[in-house]
Amino acid sequence: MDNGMTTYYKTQDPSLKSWVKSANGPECPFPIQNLPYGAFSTAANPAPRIGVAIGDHVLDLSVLEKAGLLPQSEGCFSAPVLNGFMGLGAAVWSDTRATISALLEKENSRLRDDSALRAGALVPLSDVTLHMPVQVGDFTDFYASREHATNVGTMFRDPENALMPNWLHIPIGYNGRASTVVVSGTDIHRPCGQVKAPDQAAPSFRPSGKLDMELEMGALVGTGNPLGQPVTVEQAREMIFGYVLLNDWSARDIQVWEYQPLGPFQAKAFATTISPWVVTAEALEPFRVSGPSQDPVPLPYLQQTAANNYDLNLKVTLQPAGAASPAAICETNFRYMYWSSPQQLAHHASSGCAMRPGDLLGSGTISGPTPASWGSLLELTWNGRDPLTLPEGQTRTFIEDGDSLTLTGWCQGDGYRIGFGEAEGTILPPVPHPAGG
Ligand SMILES: O=C(O)/C=C/C(=O)CC(=O)CC(=O)O
Ligand SMILES: [Ca+2]
Ligand SMILES: [Mg+2]
Repeated sequence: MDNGMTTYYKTQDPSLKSWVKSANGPECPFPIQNLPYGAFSTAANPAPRIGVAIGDHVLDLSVLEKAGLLPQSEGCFSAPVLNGFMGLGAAVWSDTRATISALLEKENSRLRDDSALRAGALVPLSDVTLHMPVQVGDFTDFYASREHATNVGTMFRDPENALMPNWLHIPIGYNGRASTVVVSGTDIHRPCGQVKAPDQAAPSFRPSGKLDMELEMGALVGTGNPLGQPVTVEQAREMIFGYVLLNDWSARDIQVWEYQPLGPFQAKAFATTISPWVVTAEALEPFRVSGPSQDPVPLPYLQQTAANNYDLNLKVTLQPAGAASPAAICETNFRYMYWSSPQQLAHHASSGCAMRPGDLLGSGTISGPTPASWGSLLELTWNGRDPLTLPEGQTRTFIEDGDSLTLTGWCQGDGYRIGFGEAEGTILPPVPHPAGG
């Protein structure tokens, strides 16, 4: 196998083309430079297994593994989730990516001209069901966009002191619920919970009237750290296997009543939607950029010596039930985050907390400098004060039953795109509580 540097540059080369012709268009989300991993099944073979997206197909890596073409992966691609492969470590990730890239490269005849193997290994995307790509071990959600934290602090607390005094010193986070992380396409019931408006004398239990989305990225931990052993920011970057789109559904009326003093609880525990394709950190290497300058300078354990943000375009659409088309409600970029994902991971491990393959770190809501780049309806409608009017005439303050929300994202390369696919969820009416209202 090539050494690390050669492997790295070869799989990123903008001029690479695949014999899978649909992968070669300038706006195809899944060109040969991307090769995102996902878990999929088909009607003919309903057992979930691992593949990579290439053009409008999925390459079934379990088939290639059984044919002896992926000697590095130790059988992990026949598993229903990526955790095993992620645990093999960065050298194996890189070698495997180089092998898959070579097998799909235009001039490589090994798979291209083996019609029997190709027929078994290349499945149209339209024929597959996509599943959760990883078994999420622990889910942590951060609060790392300065614009988002300023907006929420202004609305929920004190406009004069919108950022809490700790915010510029420490990546704020809370431990979330891995059990409610779901894959794109999973319908979500509107949650019920305890709410109390300031003018109400007592709380009541009822369906959330302020159901919101949060546009985030999710970083998936690939290799962990042993209990008691912290890591540097740069080590943390190398522990991250890849990224997914993430919608941290949030019930704002439940949140404002319950969150003090321990932070969000049931308001964010009912569902978190992720995209099914894990775009590897290696595919994102050409898009690394520096984030905003950090003043005050963080403590040494949080200092970064490299660019750890990504130039990654993000968009959210909302489609009401019965609407002809989705309406864009937010456009932003992952590069705006104040605290980078490697800094968040280094902070998470700083106490000695062990991180494991399959742990998921929500970046925090990604809000940029302009109102159109704010990543939640709470901000876009200023807590319902300024309703949005959609192109087909509907108005929205928060999400209504039947609304479908879709997150998309891509990095723009030289003649190609690294796409993330989508993270979609549709809101269904609440499930009645067995104890009654
Ligand atoms: O400021 C607060 O009280 C809470 C803000 C959030 O909504 C928390 C959150 O999920 C963090 C984020 O996504 O940035
Ligand atoms: Ca969040
Ligand atoms: Mg959530």
